[in-house]
Amino acid sequence: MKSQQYLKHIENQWLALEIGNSRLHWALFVGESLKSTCDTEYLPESVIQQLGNSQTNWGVGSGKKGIFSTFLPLPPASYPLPLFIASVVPKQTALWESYPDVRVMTLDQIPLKNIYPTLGIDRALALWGAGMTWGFPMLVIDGGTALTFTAADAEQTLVGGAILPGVGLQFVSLGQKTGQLPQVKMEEITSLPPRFALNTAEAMQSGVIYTLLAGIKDFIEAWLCLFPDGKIAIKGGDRILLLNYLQTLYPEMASSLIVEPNLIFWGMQKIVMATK
Ligand SMILES: Nc1ncnc2c1ncn2[C@@H]1O[C@H](COP(=O)(O)OP(=O)(O)O)[C@@H](O)[C@H]1O
Ligand SMILES: CC(C)(COP(=O)(O)O)[C@@H](O)C(=O)NCCC(=O)O
Ligand SMILES: [K+]
Repeated sequence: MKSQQYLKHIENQWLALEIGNSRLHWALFVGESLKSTCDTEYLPESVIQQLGNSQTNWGVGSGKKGIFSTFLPLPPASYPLPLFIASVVPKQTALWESYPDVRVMTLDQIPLKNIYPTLGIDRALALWGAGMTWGFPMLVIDGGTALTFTAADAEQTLVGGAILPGVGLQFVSLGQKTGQLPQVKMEEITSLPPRFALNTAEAMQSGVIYTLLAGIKDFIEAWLCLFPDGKIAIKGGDRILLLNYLQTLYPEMASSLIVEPNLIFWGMQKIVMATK
């Protein structure tokens, strides 16, 4: 790659970080194109400090296995890369304050109307990303730590939404807040449980899954009643699990969903590129 071209390539690189309540979600952009994504656990403060140190090459092009050696498959670049953060975990956001080139996304940057001040930046960005990519009216379902519904009308005005414990959180609360219920592990759930279960683990799976799916169906029906031309997108770590079950129970509805894990990154891309 010629040096001029290479420098252009380098200066266009930027990182997007979605800090959720379970994990970190990363995206590497070159200009407006999304090059790669990865999920990691929260990083220890020492690692965060190291990443901000320009000597630290994030693992690309060097023999040493870097933290993101698969994620940043680009030739060694001048670090630190510009980092844009969308976070719903203030304690985690604070750890990144010392990073030399960091910008924390805020609600006022998102052109959605009728936003309320405590709306999650993740919900707003995902809705903006989905609506700007596939059109409004748009309902976004995020199967994350919390399961959220967030909707906007054809005028890009927030209609509103809902928040409830995600799949994982529901099993954690049953396992931790009761005397004798086991901790159901998500990976144990390989198929739809019987609705009327005859053992404890399946009774827990049935309770959580059938009510969540019924709730999703109910919200989708209410959404389509309000906006018959409305679109629906789904993201989040539980999206595949939920989608598989929805396909079994409500195949028509499932096939109409836009499945896109990177909704927030598309929202960030629209905003970052508009300010570049
Ligand atoms: N490797 C993983 N680590 C944690 N949660 C995971 C993982 N893979 C899938 N999940 C599921 O994703 C959900 C968390 O969703 P995610 O969108 O990653 O969280 P966040 O709220 O941090 O954005 C959990 O309920 C869990 O069931
Ligand atoms: C509801 C959420 C915790 C979901 O976050 P996540 O499950 O992705 O970690 C987050 O969107 C949030 O902190 N919202 C603030 C309250 C609101 O949106 O009204
Ligand atoms: K999320």
